[in-house]
Amino acid sequence: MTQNPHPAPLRVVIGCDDAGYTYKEALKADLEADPRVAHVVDVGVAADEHTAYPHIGVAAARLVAEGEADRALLVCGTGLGVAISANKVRGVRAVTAHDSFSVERAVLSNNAQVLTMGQRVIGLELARRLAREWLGYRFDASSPSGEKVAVLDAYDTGADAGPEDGTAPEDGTAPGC
Ligand SMILES: O=C(CO)[C@H](O)COP(=O)(O)O
Repeated sequence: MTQNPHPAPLRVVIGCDDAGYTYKEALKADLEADPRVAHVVDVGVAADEHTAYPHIGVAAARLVAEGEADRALLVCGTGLGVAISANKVRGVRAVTAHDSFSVERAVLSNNAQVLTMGQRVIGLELARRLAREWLGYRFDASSPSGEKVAVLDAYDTGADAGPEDGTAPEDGTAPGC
C-alpha cells in the first residue's frame, strides 16, 4: 500500500528528565515548527524541575493511550528509562532508537507510538534529524507487520495470542518467534 502523501498532522507529546532537558527543548522547537505536527504537549520537565524519568514516561504514555496524543518523543540520559516507563502503560509501544533504520522500523514494523532517545548517547543534530524522519512514517495496519502488532496488542490486553491450536510453544519462545 502506498503512503498517503498528506496524512493528518500528528498530536505529539514531548517529555524528558533533567538529563534530557537540552535536547527536549531543541526537539520541541523543531516539532512546533513542523507542518506535519498539529500541536505539541510538553509534560516536562521544566528548566528548574527534577522529576524522575518514570513519572515523565508514564505521563506521556497515558496521553497516547487515552487518545489525547498520537505520538510521544521522550528524552532521558540514555532513552532507556523513559522507554521502560512508557511501556508500563497498556497499549503503548515505546522504543529507544538512535539510527535511521530503527526509527523507520519502530513505526513501520512495530507501530511504536513512543520514540525515545538518550541525550548522553547521540549528538543533538542526529537526534533532530531522527525526529524529522520519524514524523514522515505512518504505520500501515494492512501491511505484513500489522498482524504481528495485533499479536503484541493481544498480549497487552490479556487476550489469547498463542498459536492457532491454542498450545504454548514447547521451546519457551513466544509464538511466531
Ligand atoms: O538515562 C536515564 C534513565 O535511563 C536517566 O536520565 C538517568 O538515570 P540515572 O542513571 O539512574 O541517574
